[in-house]
Amino acid sequence: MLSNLCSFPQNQISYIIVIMTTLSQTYLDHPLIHHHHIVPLDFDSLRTIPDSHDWFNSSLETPSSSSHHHTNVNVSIPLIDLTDPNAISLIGNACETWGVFQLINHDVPVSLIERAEGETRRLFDLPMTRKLKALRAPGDVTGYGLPRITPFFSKYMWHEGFTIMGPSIGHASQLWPSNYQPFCDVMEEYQRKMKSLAEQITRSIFNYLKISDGANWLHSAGSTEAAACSTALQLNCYPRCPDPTRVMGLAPHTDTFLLTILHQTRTCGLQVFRDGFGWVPVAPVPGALVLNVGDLFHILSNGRFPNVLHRVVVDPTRRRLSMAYFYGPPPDFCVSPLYDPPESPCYRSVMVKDYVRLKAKNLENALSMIRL
Ligand SMILES: C=C1C[C@]23C[C@@]1(O)CC[C@H]2[C@@]12CCC[C@@](C)(C(=O)O1)[C@H]2[C@@H]3C(=O)O
Ligand SMILES: O=C(O)CCC(=O)C(=O)O
Ligand SMILES: [Fe+2]
Repeated sequence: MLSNLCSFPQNQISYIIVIMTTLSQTYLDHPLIHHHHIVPLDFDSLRTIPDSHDWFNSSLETPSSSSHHHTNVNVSIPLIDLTDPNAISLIGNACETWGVFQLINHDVPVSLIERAEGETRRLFDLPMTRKLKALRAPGDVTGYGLPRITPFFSKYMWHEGFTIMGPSIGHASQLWPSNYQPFCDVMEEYQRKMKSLAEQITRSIFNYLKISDGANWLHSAGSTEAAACSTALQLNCYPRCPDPTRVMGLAPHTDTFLLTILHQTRTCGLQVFRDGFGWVPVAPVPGALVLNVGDLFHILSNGRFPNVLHRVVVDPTRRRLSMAYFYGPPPDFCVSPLYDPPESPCYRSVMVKDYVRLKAKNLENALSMIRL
């Protein structure tokens, strides 16, 4: 290879162009979603559940059906104080047992979280005609609409969302032609803070796993040369529902990337599944952020960390909001399971962008497709 390069004529200037894929491109390359899988209902005007959203009369599991999947209110997920001297091992243990924990004293200012929540509220409060101006285009990733997993289910979810990847000005200026700046500013600042928290937690987990290399994107984090990490911010809204037992706020799923950092409002709704425990509610704790393991950390930890299955149930009287920040390595990074012999790898190595595409097409079957 070196000799090939050296054989270029001396009088020609040659460039080696490394084209790095962005996360948006990764999704754009593989459009799968159709228009009717994107447009949410105008939920506030509804007094009954339309058949399209009624999970009760389907073969699908609803929050109230199936006794072996009952909601278990007798246990709770770990609550960790980031200033605790044992924080690293507490985080590592929580990742190994639950794949999810709540974090307090995380250094993200409450005032910033409240401002971001305020702007999220301002967005979902808009009339439907206005929100539709920022509708995600079929095959696109950002903007207003139903969750990406919608096409995998025969019923629709009781949900509206807004996805941000990078600058949000394009869609925000459609929503508020003359008053979009406060939204853009706070979402940018929120994503900056989330990114540094995600990096800090990822480093702690790597320390726990005794990984010193294999994550060069983290070592160069913050430098101008660093390849862009895969990040996204998803604003979720679960309108109140006349009959919550018949609907699903967000269907059971695992998150794709390394880590998700979630802020939820004071209304209950998020539940995580753990073998032997069933569905466990994640009770809102003021000021706490919920962190969960995604598929890529499950692969990287060679299956040691469960990629926690979770879902959202809705409330009869109160709308619930949440803001989920997804964090992963750059799309061109190759994720390989880390293990000590005599252990052997459970998954084959996979590029982030290839796994994202596999997941976009196959949802929960994606992992089994790379299993060894
Ligand atoms: C970066 C992303 C993660 C996400 C897909 C997305 O492109 C943007 C939205 C995210 C979200 C939020 C709701 C649940 C979820 C499974 C979905 O359908 O869209 C996640 C996706 C994910 O983790 O794969
Ligand atoms: O709203 C929640 O609590 C969970 C949201 C979620 O799971 C997601 O956005 O991936
Ligand atoms: Fe999720």
